[in-house]
Amino acid sequence: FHVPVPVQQAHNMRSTPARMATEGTNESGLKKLTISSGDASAEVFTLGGCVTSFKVKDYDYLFVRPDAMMDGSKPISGGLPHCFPQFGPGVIQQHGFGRNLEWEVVGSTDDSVSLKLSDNEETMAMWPHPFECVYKVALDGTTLQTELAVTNTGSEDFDFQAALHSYFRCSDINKVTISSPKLDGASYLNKMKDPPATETFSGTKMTISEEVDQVFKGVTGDVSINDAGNSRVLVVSNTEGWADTVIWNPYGNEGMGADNFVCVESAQVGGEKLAAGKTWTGKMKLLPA
Ligand SMILES: O=P(O)(O)OC[C@H]1O[C@@H](O)[C@H](O)[C@@H](O)[C@@H]1O
Repeated sequence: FHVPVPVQQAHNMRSTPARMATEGTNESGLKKLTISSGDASAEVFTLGGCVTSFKVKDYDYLFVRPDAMMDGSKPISGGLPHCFPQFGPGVIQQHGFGRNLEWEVVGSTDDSVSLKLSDNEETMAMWPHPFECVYKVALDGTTLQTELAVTNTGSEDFDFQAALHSYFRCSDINKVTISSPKLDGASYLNKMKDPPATETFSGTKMTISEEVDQVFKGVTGDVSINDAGNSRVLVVSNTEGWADTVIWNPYGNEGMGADNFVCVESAQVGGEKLAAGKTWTGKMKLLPA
C-alpha cells in the first residue's frame, strides 16, 4: 500500500534542485560546462570533449595555446584534447577526428560531466567502424579524474589508438623536470629525427632545452611534472589503459607559447585490438602535489 509523504517532507524533496554543471558558451558561441568542488574547478568544451581548464585556487594547471582557435574552425590546441581513433600519421588525419567533433552531454552534476561521441555518417566515411566513446570528467577534492571508455558497438574487431594530448602550464620550460621511474631504460621514438629513430632513455628525469617530440612505449603509471619556477608539482597518474607517454614541446616557438607549456600525453599508441562488443578504458588523474 502507499504511504503518503508528509507535506513538509514532500516540499523539501521538491525544493532540492538537482545540482548540475553550469552550462555556458565562450565568445564564439562554443558550448562549455563548468564543474567545481571546493577550491577546484574545471571547464569542459563539448567541441572535441576537451577539458580546457583545471584550476585549484585560481592556478590553472592546464594551458591553452595563444594561437588556439576557439571558434570551432580548428580543434582546440590546449587543455586535454582527445586523439581518437588514431594518434600519429596514418590512414586518417593526424590525431584522428575525436577532437574535431561535437560530443554530446549525457550527464552532469556540479562536480562531474559525462560526454559521448559515437559513429555517424561523417565518422563512418573516415573510419568505417561503429563505436561509442564515453568520457567522464570529475573533480574529487583537488584531483581531476578522467575516464575514457571506448566500446566496439559493431560486429567486427577494430584496431584503434587514443591519447589525451595534454597541455600543462609551466612558468618556464627551462625550469621543468619530468620524472618517472619507468623512463629509465625506456625505448622511445624520437620524432625529431628524420626519419624518426628509436632510442633508449637513461635516467628517471627529463629536462627540455630543444624541441622534443618523443613517444615512450610502456611509460605509464605516475609521471610527475616539477616546475621549479613556481615550486609546483603535478602528477599525471595513469591508472588504467593508458600504456604510453608522449612528450612534446615546440621549444622556442613563441607563437605557440612554447615557454609556458609542456605536453605530457597519456597515450595508447600500440594499436589496441577491440573485439565486437568489448570496451577499452583509459583512466588518468591529475594530482596537484
Ligand atoms: O594539434 P595540436 O594541439 O595543435 O598539436 C600539434 C602538435 O602535436 C604533436 O603531437 C605533433 O607531434 C606536432 O607535430 C604538432 O605540431
